[in-house]
Amino acid sequence: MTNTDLADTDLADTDLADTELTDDGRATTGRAATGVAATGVGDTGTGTVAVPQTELLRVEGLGLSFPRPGGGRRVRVLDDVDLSVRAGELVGVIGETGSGKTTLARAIAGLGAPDAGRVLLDGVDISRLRGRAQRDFRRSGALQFVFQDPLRALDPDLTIGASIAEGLAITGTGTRASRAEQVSDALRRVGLDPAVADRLPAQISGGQRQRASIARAVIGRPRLLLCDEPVSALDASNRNHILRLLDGLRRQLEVGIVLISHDLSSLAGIADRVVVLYRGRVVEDGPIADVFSRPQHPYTALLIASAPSVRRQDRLDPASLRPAAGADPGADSDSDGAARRSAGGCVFAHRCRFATHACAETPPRRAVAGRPAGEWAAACHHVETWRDQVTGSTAILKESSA
Ligand SMILES: Nc1ncnc2c1ncn2[C@@H]1O[C@H](COP(=O)(O)OP(=O)(O)OP(=O)(O)O)[C@@H](O)[C@H]1O
Repeated sequence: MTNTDLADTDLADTDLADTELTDDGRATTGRAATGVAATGVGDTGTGTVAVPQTELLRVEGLGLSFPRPGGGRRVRVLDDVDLSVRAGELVGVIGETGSGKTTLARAIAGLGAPDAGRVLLDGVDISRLRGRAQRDFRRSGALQFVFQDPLRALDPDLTIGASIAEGLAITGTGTRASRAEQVSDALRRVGLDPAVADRLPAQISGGQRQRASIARAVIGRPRLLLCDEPVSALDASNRNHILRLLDGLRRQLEVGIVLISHDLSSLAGIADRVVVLYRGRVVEDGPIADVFSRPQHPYTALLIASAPSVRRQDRLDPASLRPAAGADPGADSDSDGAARRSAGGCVFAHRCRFATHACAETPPRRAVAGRPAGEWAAACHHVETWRDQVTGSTAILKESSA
């Protein structure tokens, strides 16, 4: 199943973001290049960054809302979101449709004005850049997008080589010959033959197009890659290749990667940490191996239980995590989810089997869930006790019978 199956109806299924992203995605390439050494795609996993240490991105208390069509109270889409990414680290962002993943990536990139919070890249608050400073930052190419559809980054009428070199050309980096050399290097780095530079996007396969869009994103040596469902349109084989490519690039280039994905199992293979969004709030974040093997928030548990492809010893039965038939957790019994959220209770209370009055009334604080301290936390009042209520042999599905 996909996460869409879990979607809340009041916040799901609208994608109003494409046009602006396409334009900005194209405009933000072109950081002054320092050259991209060709080592080939086969080098994945042999990188230079064993343990990512330097904090690269810090998102603090990010809030963002959209006007409601026809007026009235704004729709809050991100609420008090914290996130951090170190150089060379790959952080997955998961959550069902409409949970705010794309909005978060856009807000990090400065597309869409946050109501609250800040976004620090290398210590600089990029959410407050305006005018020339903002333009210079975008032209620097320090932050790049990789989209689900590579044609959002590759102009169908330009050769692959011209698209990849576009940012360098805009900033006047190097000579035509040196730019062509950099394009060849970037293509080799993503596992493509440099001869692909002369083709149009329509003349290569979907997997090759996605590689080319990644070459375009990394040619200027960005600090941060924001990858929004980069493999969900690809077949299984290409999906694995692209994921391994991203994994290799973050090690070789020390680029931080935020990877939005519906496919939990592919994240499990490469991400260091994962951030779980529910209705625009971070409900859990931590090392992906820990979170996936013993989720601390009931929502994370439901998400993982509903994704049989995530391998683990014992899998909870999704039914054991949903409210019992006829039960009314009572936290969100009015139909207006936004009102309930602004009232301050837990955003997940109305769908949570373990919700109590406290969940309906009081926002849960981020509770430390495990080691290392501060690295793994869940926003749940019952983080230490809800699992005890998942009882009975039917609650645990052995992998063999799943
Ligand atoms: N420009 C906009 N104006 C109004 N509402 C918007 C806008 N962009 C997004 N939204 C709403 O914000 C919410 C979050 O959308 P977003 O695309 O960030 O979710 P998502 O988690 O990325 O979903 P998906 O997995 O389907 O891509 C949705 O309810 C969406 O309808």
